[in-house]
Amino acid sequence: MSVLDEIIDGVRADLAERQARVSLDELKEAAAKAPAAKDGVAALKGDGVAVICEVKRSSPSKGALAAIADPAGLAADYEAGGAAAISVLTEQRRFGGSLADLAAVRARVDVPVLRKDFIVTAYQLWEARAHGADLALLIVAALEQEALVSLVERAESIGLTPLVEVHDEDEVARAVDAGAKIIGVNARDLRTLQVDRGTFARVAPEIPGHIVKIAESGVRGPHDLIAYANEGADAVLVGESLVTGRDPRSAVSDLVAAGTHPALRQGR
Ligand SMILES: O=C(O)c1ccccc1NCC(=O)[C@H](O)[C@H](O)COP(=O)(O)O
Repeated sequence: MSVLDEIIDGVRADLAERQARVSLDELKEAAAKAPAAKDGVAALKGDGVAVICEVKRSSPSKGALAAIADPAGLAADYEAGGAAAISVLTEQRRFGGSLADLAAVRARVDVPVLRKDFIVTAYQLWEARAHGADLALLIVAALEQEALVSLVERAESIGLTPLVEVHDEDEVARAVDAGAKIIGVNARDLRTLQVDRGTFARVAPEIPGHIVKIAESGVRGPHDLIAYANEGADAVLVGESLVTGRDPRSAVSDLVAAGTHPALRQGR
């Protein structure tokens, strides 16, 4: 069984437990009361390279990364450093996240918030909206095409912007067919968990120009952002280096400065 399959097995078990506690109608009521969703595409497509900063306690590849007692405080630091959006890992077993983290972050920041999880049912999209998310991750490798198309449509119909994650050219074709407006190329191979920063340069040219392109994983600092930008990234998604660093606010600010530097803009 692949790591992705193992993660999704756990996600389904936790989901069944939540579904037994909270009905879909209750979630829909909560979603109706949530603040209106912010435009994820507009937030990520600007002049410079947008920086999406992740709240990430642990990971299957590295184990424990950071305790993060105050996820909202961390998100506020990210926002103060210039983050264009905040990614909140809500998967509990492998990443130590929760929907409570998502709600806490939403209540603290103004920038759009992404629910980063292993979404396999519409129920999880309603959960995302009910807890204030503006964007939701859909991983092509985790979904049959029919399910992907249906989840993209459902996400948009309830105000969420889907961020469709791919790992290779075939998955780009599937994401485009499903109507993705934002595609994230994840450099982390979900079978080996190794990060290959060359993935974006290989895969991104297959993504049509009108679609927002995000380079996900493996950003250690401004030099990686600049490399991804020169390969056509509109945004980068950064987790580990921020949560393990000493000063997340200034680390984000350094990334944002690199992503908005006039020399970089001229080359794009
Ligand atoms: O991070 C992992 O080990 C991982 C393993 C399996 C599936 C997903 C995983 N991570 C989720 C992410 O996509 C990253 O958290 C995100 O791109 C940030 O990456 P990084 O900056 O390298 O922490």
